[in-house]
Amino acid sequence: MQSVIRIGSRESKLAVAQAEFIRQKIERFHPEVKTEIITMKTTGDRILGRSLEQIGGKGLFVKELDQALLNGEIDISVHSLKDMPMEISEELPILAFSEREDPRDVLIYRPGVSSLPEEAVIGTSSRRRGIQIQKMYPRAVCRSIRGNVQTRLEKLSTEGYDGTILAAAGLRRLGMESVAGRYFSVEEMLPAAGQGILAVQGRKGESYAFLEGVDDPASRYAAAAERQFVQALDGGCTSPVAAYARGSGNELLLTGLYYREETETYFTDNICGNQEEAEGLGERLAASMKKQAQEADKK
Ligand SMILES: NCc1[nH]cc(CCC(=O)O)c1CC(=O)O
Repeated sequence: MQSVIRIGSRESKLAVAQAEFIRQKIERFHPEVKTEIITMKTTGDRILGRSLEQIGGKGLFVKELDQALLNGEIDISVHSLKDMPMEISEELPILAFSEREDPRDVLIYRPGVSSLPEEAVIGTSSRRRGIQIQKMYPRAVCRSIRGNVQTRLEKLSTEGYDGTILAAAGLRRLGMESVAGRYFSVEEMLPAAGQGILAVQGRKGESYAFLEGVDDPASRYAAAAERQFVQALDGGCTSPVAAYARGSGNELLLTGLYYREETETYFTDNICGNQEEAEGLGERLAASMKKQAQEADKK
């Protein structure tokens, strides 16, 4: 490993703030370690005109950083866990999960207003957010909006949306909580798997002693349960899913949401168990919800 640890990040302000957060953690636990942040543009950042599903999904935000890790141009990379594909190359394991920032989603109103009109136009490209907002605001319509947090907030005023939905974690990391209009509870809007958690990725088989102290076991368990749930439902692709796990002592409570395209309905359910069996909880909740959905289809 180099004498200066090179931390790879996307170029957006949020990505850099996230990398900075990890860098400070490393330096707090290992004051002797020197770090620098190296930013790069990813395909996902370049192509804004089309939906992520059209251009190939989540992997587009990590591909360039994966390559830089494999080439040895950087030593670790930092990502929002929720942007990471479900299948991760064995060569580039996640070495640490940060403590979780606020997992909730937030509604942001068009500047100057503090509520939504009856037939509000909501800027969101996330079907997970779209189907859940419909429950609270049945007459609202969702229109796609893309770009980083700053771009989306600008588009809110210039492109005629009444509101948009962002992750509280991102706003907080950018020091922009003041734009928040309404915080949805996790029950009102179940977050995306991994929302609020940062993942530190590195190369297999290398020593990463400087990451000691960075990993948060509670996040690791929650991430395992949430991501296994999503993976078991194959929701990494296009069908909306959401998952949120919270710990209490050694127990983990996992809530999942699963959308059924056939009937245009969604299901939510919970499972509770020992944190050590986090992945099993994700697997079991997914199986039981699939079954419930199939039974509902028959009716
Ligand atoms: N898809 C973009 C993205 N990826 C991670 C976050 C926020 C930070 C997080 O969830 O950890 C955001 C912005 C948003 O959804 O508002």
